[in-house]
Amino acid sequence: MNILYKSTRDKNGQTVTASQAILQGLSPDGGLYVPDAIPKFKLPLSSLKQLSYQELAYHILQPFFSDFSEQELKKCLANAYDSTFTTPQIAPLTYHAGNAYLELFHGPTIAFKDVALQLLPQLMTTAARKNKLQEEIVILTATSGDTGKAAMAGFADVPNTKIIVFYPKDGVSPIQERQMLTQQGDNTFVVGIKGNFDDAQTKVKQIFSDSDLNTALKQAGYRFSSANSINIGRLFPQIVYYFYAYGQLLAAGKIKEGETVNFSVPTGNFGNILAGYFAKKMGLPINKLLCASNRNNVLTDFFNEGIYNKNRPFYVTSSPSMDILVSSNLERLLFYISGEDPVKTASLMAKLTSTGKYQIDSMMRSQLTDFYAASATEKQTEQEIKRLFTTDQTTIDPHTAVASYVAQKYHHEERIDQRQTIIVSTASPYKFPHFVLSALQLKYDSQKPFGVINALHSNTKIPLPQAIEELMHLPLKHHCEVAPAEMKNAVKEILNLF
Ligand SMILES: N[C@@H](CCOP(=O)(O)O)C(=O)O
Repeated sequence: MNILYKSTRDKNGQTVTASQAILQGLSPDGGLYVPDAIPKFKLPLSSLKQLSYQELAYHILQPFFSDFSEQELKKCLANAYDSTFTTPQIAPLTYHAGNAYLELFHGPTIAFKDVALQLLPQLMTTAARKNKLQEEIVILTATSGDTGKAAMAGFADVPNTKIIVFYPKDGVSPIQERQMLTQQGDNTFVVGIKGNFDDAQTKVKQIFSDSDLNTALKQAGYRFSSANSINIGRLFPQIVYYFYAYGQLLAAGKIKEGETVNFSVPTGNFGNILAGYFAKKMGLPINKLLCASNRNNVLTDFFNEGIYNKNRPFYVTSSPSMDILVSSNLERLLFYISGEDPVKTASLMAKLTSTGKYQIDSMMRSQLTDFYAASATEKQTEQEIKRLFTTDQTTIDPHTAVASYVAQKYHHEERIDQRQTIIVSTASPYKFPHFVLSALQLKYDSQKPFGVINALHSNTKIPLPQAIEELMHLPLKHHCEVAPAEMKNAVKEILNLF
């Protein structure tokens, strides 16, 4: 199977190879790349019990990245999924208070983004070689907390690359910020913006398609790419852990082969849950994908009312990776539920840009039955953290708590659904110690440096991850702050394009 990629907005049938789509990141017309066919998972489901994470990743990703040779892809996977993860399972499933939690935070930056961002640099450099790329790749990334650090950890000191990360100065947790500001590597650059994640992401997309800047970039020997989930090299590696979770349930005898399960996914930019949607389309027996939002519940309203409306207050919450009102990957879902119609997709996206909202028609709405959507308030998030701690001595982070709360809500409303619901656990509680301790009504000494970390450690007994230990020693290296309108100039300055 030779899969090619087209833009969600392109009606002329132009295609690129997987390696070209990875290098490009975003399609030049502003749309997102989608495969021209979705491959079926060819192995029997029972094989999921035996395959290692790397082996499974090969079987899932090979058809998507069909212009990579077997040797190239296997090498990328072996380099990505090695001892930088603290468990050889990469994505272990654990059981708490009657539910399964898919732990995706055992990578170097203790968030789920590591699973794809340890692989993306491998794919990107291989793609550059295959396409005989002359230019140096500049990765532009917008982050609301997790992607930025994970992307820098993946790309730090990777030859022929530079990475520039923009994050909302007042919109990430203090630990997330410190993780980014202490990032080592001569090719990493971090810029705080006086705005929110949507401002950062919108500007990054504009910079991608800025023709003057692209000309200057080319003359200086650079080209842009992306480490956000708009890039297929970021998105598709996330499909693997849905299959891997299913295999672990099978191996533990919790389900029978072919039995359907639900996944509850903390959702912001819609990449993680979209990977679950692809897994379902590939044949994984998924009943519902639970789209779990925080107070920024634009997606909850979209799924329940068929109207996407970003004209609403933007809240900074305890789960900053989900503080997003423009969810990029929803465009890919619109493409599929419109019957792969690029004209309809482009017109909805144009409406979003011009008015901040759009409404889908009844035909498209009828295609949303794969999803259930709900949101958690800050209070409900706190209570869920407390519930797990009290009933199961387990400490979860606020993003996981939102997904866990939504799973409870779903089963309360749909009592008839006795299926297993796997809660996608996206970050370590050490990234959000202030909120977790306050949810548990535990005190810490704010006068002591890292008193909050030590208090979380002594109260929960969770071993200190290396990612946190190193924060206590590394100096702050990045100090740049700009207004969103200055982001283009910041890029020019970093790349010496003036
Ligand atoms: N949740 C994100 C926002 C960017 O999402 P991505 O999946 O497109 O990288 C973050 O942590 O930065």
